[in-house]
Amino acid sequence: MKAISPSPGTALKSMNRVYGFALKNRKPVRTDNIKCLVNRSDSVNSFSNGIGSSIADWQSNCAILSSKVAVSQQQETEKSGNAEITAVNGHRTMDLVHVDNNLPKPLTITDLSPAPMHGSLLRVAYQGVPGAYSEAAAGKAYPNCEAIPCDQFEVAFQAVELWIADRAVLPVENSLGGSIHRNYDLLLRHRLHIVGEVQLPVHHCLLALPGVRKEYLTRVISHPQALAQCEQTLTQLGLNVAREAVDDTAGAAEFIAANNLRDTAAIASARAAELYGLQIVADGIQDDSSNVTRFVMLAREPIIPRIDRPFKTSIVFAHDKGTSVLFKVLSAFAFRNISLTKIESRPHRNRPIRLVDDANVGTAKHFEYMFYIDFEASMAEPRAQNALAEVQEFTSFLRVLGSYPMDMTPWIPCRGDL
Ligand SMILES: O=C(O)C(=O)C[C@]1(C(=O)O)C=C[C@@H](O)C=C1
Repeated sequence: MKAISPSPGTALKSMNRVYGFALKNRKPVRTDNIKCLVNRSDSVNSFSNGIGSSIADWQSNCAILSSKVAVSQQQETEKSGNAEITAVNGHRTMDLVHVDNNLPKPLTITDLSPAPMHGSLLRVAYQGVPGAYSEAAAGKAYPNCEAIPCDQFEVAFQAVELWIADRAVLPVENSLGGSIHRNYDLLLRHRLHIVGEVQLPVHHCLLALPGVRKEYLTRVISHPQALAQCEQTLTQLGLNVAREAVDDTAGAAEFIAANNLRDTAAIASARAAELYGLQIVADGIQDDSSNVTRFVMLAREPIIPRIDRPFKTSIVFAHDKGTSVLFKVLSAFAFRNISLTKIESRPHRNRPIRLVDDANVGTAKHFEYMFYIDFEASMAEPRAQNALAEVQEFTSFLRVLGSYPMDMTPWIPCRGDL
């Protein structure tokens, strides 16, 4: 089998030529654009499956971590034209029967470093419009990147999968509002890898059209997370008005400006106020001054884990015996002194309920879960590899979502962040 790696340069250039409009005019990438891309992107898809040999090594090192589900997928092959696509450890690689000597060179480790692979700006997809916190997170993670707005998180994932973007930035949890559950589900549904994290201090403002006073307001609109993070402060400000959820904070500001709404305020960043010509009615309205949202960065390929700086690893697992294995899984980390930084459970969508029949008393209905865990260790460390080898014994499904450097930036919450 000869692995043919993509030339990101070629793929992205051809994407640029065909879909440049979506990138140049900075309009959000929308679901319908993506649908039309899917129809027209056969050649792009055929580029997007190869991996360099070093990555293959890393993936085979991690083979032990793959789920039993993924193992069964390994045998799955699929014919497409003259190419045979084989699923290996959950990653699709490509066998080309006919090898053309003019084909681009395989990617090497250096191509997979955070620098743009195609010689131009790194393109980072985010959900929302300019002025959204996700845009600020993209800028913090990749200074000087080209941030690409998308109308939904799903679209941001697809933008990376279809080579329109190099990375996606995804909020996963907030210190006040908690986990952003839908995004955990998306991490599982898609095959992108977590390659980094950023923690962004989130400083909310109440924005309205110039001249509008607090007393005129009948409605506050924003992203549900932003509404949750400002709940108490809004009440303290006497704003017992209707709250309405919209897709993103900056989109709320844009909506007020575009529709000249004098009875509505938005919770958004100071940058959104500037961009959409709104005034700041109240500043710093988050319920806790050290309000932080954690974002993860996603890429088509994993990064090579290292041990020369603090790393975090994110996994997801399930077990067909329900929650009874949770203690065993947690002890695999505890025995090795590996700290967990996060544990989250989500409904097991493929098998949400497990029925246990007892002829005498009836049927117990247990809910089934997918468990997400973040732990403080790099997959390059034997203790992490051993812990996961042990976890695999207890689980019916296990996937490493990514092993990536921890955000260790000093804590300086300030408005200048946004
Ligand atoms: O609406 C935005 O501006 C976003 O970037 C989304 C989002 C979120 O999903 O949590 C990001 C950070 C804040 O916590 C509020 C909203």
